[in-house]
Amino acid sequence: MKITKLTTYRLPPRWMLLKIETDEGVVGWGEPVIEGRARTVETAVQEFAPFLIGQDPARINDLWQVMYRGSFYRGGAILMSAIAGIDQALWDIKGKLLGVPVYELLGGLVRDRMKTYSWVGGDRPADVIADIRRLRAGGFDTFKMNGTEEFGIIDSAAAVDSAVARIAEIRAAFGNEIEFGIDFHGRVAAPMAKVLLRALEPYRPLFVEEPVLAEQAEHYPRLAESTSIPLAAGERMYSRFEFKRVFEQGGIAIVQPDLSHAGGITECVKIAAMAEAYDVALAPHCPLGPVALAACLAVDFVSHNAVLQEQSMGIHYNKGGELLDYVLNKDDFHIEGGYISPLPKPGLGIVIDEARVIEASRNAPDWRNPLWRHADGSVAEW
Ligand SMILES: O=C(O)[C@H](O)[C@@H](O)[C@@H](O)[C@H](O)CO
Ligand SMILES: [Mg+2]
Repeated sequence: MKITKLTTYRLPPRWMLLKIETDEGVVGWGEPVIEGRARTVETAVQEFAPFLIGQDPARINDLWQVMYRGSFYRGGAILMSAIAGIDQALWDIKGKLLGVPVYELLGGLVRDRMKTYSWVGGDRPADVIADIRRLRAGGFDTFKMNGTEEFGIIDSAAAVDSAVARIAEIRAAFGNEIEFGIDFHGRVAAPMAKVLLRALEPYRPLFVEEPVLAEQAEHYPRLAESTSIPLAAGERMYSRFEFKRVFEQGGIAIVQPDLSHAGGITECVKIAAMAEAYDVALAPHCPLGPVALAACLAVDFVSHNAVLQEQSMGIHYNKGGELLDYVLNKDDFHIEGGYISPLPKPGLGIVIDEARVIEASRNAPDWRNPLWRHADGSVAEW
């Protein structure tokens, strides 16, 4: 079998799908995208096309190594997202060819269902209580929200109190009938992370995510020493070679590789196994579309240490497009009591509504994340 064509479709709300065709008619789908840089990743995918066309899609490991090691300059958000989407599509082809779901190719299920969580509160998490109430009625009991808005390198007691008051309100409203992660989103600098973690301690969040920016990873061990709150990170780390330093230094209790940013299934299965060796939990990051989620689930269902799966249904980014808009097998993504079952169909388990994809790709937005500034006019981390 040979790869014959790569076609990319940039889509609302801020996604991109990749279709890989073969000379035997088997088609694979991937989701190579960095939120806010879809066109850049699209160019990176197209730069791989001349090499990939004519190759045997079954040789996923070799194709991965060539795409990674064949470029002198390697790694990083753009290239690893391009490789991720191509890798997802190759696994989709292999599973479809053999008539089995990808998780069967990876050794079979380690669990019967996977726990998911739902975002609440949006960019400026004001009233999350109503969101939580609505989603609890739908069966969710685990949530994630942003911890702050703009936050200074050194900020005021009032800013800390405002962030903590919202969390106190949630615990007061729901007690320990729900769990929630708090995403610092890299908005909090190292000096204030310790202050905020200590102030949040009494409310026992399930985890705090990106307590500092990924480029400040050396602070993780010290921050972990200062709190009992499990720290999570990984959405802005793009390969085993970045995660290994975090495993070695310690401090992170939950790693959150993104299946569309960290080299795809081939790479994230290895990251998951490394995490397990360090007794670190896996909770793949996925604020994206259905192919990314299906790829996450393929890894979740073969990883003993997978504990939580992010999914983007109703997330504040999904303006103009929702998680299941582009799939025909919507029921396979059914979430019951906050759990999702293994996708039963061959490959990644998705049936793409190609007509809908082609139609929607005609006016894809160039989504950009907001640019935030502090009161003094300096750039604030979003
Ligand atoms: O945890 C999450 O989902 C992420 O922090 C998410 O908010 C960002 O990755 C966003 O998608 C970037 O544009
Ligand atoms: Mg996050």
